[in-house]
Amino acid sequence: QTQKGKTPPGPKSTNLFGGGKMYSWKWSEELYRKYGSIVGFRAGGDHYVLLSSPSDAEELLAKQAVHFSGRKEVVYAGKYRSNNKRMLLLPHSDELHKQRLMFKFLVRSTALQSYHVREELHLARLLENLIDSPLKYHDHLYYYTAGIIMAVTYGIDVKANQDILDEILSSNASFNKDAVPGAHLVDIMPWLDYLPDILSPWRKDAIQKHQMEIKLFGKLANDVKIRLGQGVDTDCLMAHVWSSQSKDKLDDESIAYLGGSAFEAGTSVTAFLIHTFLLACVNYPGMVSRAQAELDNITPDELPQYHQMKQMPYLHAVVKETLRWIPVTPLAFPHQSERSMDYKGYEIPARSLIIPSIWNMHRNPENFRDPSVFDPNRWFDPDDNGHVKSSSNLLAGHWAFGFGRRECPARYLAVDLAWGAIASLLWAFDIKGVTDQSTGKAMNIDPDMIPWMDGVNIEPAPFPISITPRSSVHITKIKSKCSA
Ligand code: HEM
Repeated sequence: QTQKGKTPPGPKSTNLFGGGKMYSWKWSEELYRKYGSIVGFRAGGDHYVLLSSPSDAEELLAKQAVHFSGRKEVVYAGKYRSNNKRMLLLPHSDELHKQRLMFKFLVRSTALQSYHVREELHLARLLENLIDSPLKYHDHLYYYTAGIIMAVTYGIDVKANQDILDEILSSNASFNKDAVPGAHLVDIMPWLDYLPDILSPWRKDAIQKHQMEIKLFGKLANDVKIRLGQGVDTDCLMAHVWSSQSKDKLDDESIAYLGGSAFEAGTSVTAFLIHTFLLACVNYPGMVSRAQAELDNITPDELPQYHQMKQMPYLHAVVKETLRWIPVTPLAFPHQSERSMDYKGYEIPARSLIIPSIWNMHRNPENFRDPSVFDPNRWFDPDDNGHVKSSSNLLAGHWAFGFGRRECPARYLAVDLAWGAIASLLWAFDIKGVTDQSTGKAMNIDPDMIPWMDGVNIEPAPFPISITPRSSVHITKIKSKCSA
């Protein structure tokens, strides 16, 4: 029985995400330990509910998605920086529905198949770059994910568009920070938006960012429209969106932001995931050698290909464990409730912001034994032929892609990209910690001891790592694939 006004237990007020004094995911873990799996608190005038149990998140955000799929209207990042067009920040609305529908094109199974050839070329380039300059591994990861997303979104090659890439990446990085709930004072005190421009330098700043990105996203989208008009065959998301514009009634600015959303939501987070995988390699050499043995058995002489995915159940388990171990979007993105609701004896007021802590779900020993250990064996479960079970899919059993109607619309593409990168890196390189001169052993890098870049998505700061080709035969194969 709900007592009117009995909100979930929690601190009286809190600094959202630890107010920058601690990592956001550690903050969510602390709240869970103190108050349990449903925590309520107020911050900056809003009610928040932090959910740490998958069943509560599924019940509210997925089964009752009709009431829990909104986003808070944000002034800085939403109204001014995005002119209310960016999918991540859109309220539960017709515009959201139309934009998400378009994303379906990006991830329908025939499209995913058609990307494989492009992905394999970009992967070979990633490997070549790592052979040539392994110390710049971080740049190479971005170049790989940006290259492939640029190809599937706009149908262009990153090699010829380096300047655009730099612009998009810097816009990405600043949006990742601007989008963190509460990042700007005006979103905690909305009345600040009534002040005139002279007293609101932040407004000019946000509008300037909007102008820069609409110029950039608009040009990229328009170039595809021009190519379409010239009859050039362009198989990419934007071509599809333009072709169905009259039917789906998305205006030009929405279309520009749709492409921008694919680019920004996809590039960094996928690079972050691969970066986290490299961190696992440094700490778990046994995992690296076991996966390599499996790869060598199936494809000793050629780069792994997507059609071999089912033949390598251990590799499959490595990809799933990468998604679970340190979730790159540890707190997903808050869903706003559209009406008040009684749940498990608590009142969740209308317009509450619900944060599903994927971190807490993935790190709870009740869900995963020894959760801080990177252990693919927890997923390793081949069928009688030693293949991946047809029921086992890379998206099942964890919550890395969020919930309900706001679940990542590109998750099928994302796991494809993750599999391709992880399989190719393991096939091509010995990946381990650098040798500690005093002990002669490879150094471990404790994820709890290194700095992380915090934001909506997270990644470790670059760390010392040794990435060396497994043999000259591997080098030759990679180079020939790149020049083919
Ligand atoms: C490893 C890769 C990825 C992970 C772990 C990931 C995870 C997530 C998560 C947790 C959310 C928020 C879900 C929620 O609110 O409940 C999200 C949203 C989103 N993701 Fe991904 N994502 C990945 C890759 C991608 C890629 C490759 C793209 C695009 C090509 C993409 C596009 C988006 C978009 C547009 C949204 C906003 C959806 C909305 O607000 O309705 N993501 N993603």
